[in-house]
Amino acid sequence: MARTSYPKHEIRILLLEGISQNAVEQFRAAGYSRIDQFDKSLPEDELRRQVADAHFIGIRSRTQLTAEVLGEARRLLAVGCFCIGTSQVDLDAAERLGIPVFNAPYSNTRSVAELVVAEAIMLMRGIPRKNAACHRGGWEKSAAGSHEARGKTIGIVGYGHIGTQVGLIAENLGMRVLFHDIEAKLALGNARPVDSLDSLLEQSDVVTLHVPETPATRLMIGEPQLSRMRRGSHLINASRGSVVDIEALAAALRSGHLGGTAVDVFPVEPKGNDDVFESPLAGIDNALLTPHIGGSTLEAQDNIGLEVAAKLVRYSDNGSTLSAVNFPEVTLPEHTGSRRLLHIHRNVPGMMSRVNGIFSQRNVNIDGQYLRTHPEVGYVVIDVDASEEQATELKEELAAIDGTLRTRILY
Ligand SMILES: NC(=O)C1=CN([C@@H]2O[C@H](COP(=O)(O)OP(=O)(O)OC[C@H]3O[C@@H](n4cnc5c(N)ncnc54)[C@H](O)[C@@H]3O)[C@@H](O)[C@H]2O)C=CC1
Ligand SMILES: O=C(O)C(=O)COP(=O)(O)O
Repeated sequence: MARTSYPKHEIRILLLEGISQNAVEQFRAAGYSRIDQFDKSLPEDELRRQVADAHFIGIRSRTQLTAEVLGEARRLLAVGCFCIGTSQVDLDAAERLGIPVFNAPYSNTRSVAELVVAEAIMLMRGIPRKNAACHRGGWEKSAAGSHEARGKTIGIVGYGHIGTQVGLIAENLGMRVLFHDIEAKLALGNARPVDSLDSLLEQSDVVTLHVPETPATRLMIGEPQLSRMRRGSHLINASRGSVVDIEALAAALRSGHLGGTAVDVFPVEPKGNDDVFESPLAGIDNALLTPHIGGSTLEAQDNIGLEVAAKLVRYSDNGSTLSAVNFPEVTLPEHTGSRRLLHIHRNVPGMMSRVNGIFSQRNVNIDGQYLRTHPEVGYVVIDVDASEEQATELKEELAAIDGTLRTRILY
């Protein structure tokens, strides 16, 4: 097993929110044994305590890694979001601290898309309300308000990985597919772009949201947008709870303007399965509520576990930041036969001449050098022909350069 700057058994990996055992097995197979697991997200004070001596942390969508929490994680080398969304991490703060953040951009895409299309069918048949009535002894056998999906229009807001999958499956059911995105996107199948959100809302029988959480998507569906939707149409939100004004949605359902809704994500979600869920939508029969399980299939979770753990192991063992979401991406070959020095620094003028000056002064031969920069942060990896002792001294000299954020040696 390759040695890194720390003995692997001292590297502490903290996994929160019930991350798949596949991840644990992947870490163990790579020689990492100090793994602490929790099945829920932690209260902030406990989170601060736990991150203080963690080298890697794995989270899902619930754990908020704010600048303050990251600031206390002095040993943290990298963050793994074992999910798609990364808005729960202050990505800029992490970058400024020299901490790359990785995620699994596609592993649960299909799971979300399948759920959403199933919900679209359920909503168009009025199933949430009929189901609720049956549970109370009711019997609403009627075709009133029930429709086939075939020939109806689905409007997709955010035509990215999930949105395009939803569009393809919906089209196979015979639905007409419209989409709205802020970027120009290749329309798949017969899907058609619509130039404004309002126009999409006015034309759709079902609207489904697949945008990330950003300042621009915050409350993008409020009372004005809901009132533009067709009377009796349906809204699906499996994106983020912040995207929809949930009180306005509850009012639109109660007034009968909307036919139904399926909501998987909420402005406030319980930290774990033992906590109480409260929502203005609770008790509304035509609201199909799910506990943020769009990506919670065994297939998706197993794949995510493998994918994100592999990215963290690769960064730990090899230094590669390929596919980091917030960080200069460096792809690295194996470094057998040389010592590898990693230097993460503030991207200020003169940094590389100071870095390279250390090697020329000591007359150390550089076998390979890999540099990538972002406006604020630079990441340089230097493979050197040096003894372990020399490499340790070089690392100390690199660490002393003003503007250095993190240094590491891989033996
Ligand atoms: N319910 C669940 O369990 C899950 C929820 N998600 C959520 O779904 C979101 C989308 O996932 P992906 O499709 O993989 O992301 P993606 O990045 O592939 O697609 C997002 C699309 O939204 C577009 N977009 C961004 N801002 C927009 C705006 N203001 N108006 C219109 N379009 C806008 C982007 O240009 C992009 O095409 C994630 O960010 C995450 O929040 C993801 C996985 C599981
Ligand atoms: O992948 C995402 O962004 C999700 O929302 C899924 O989050 P989860 O891993 O189920 O907490």
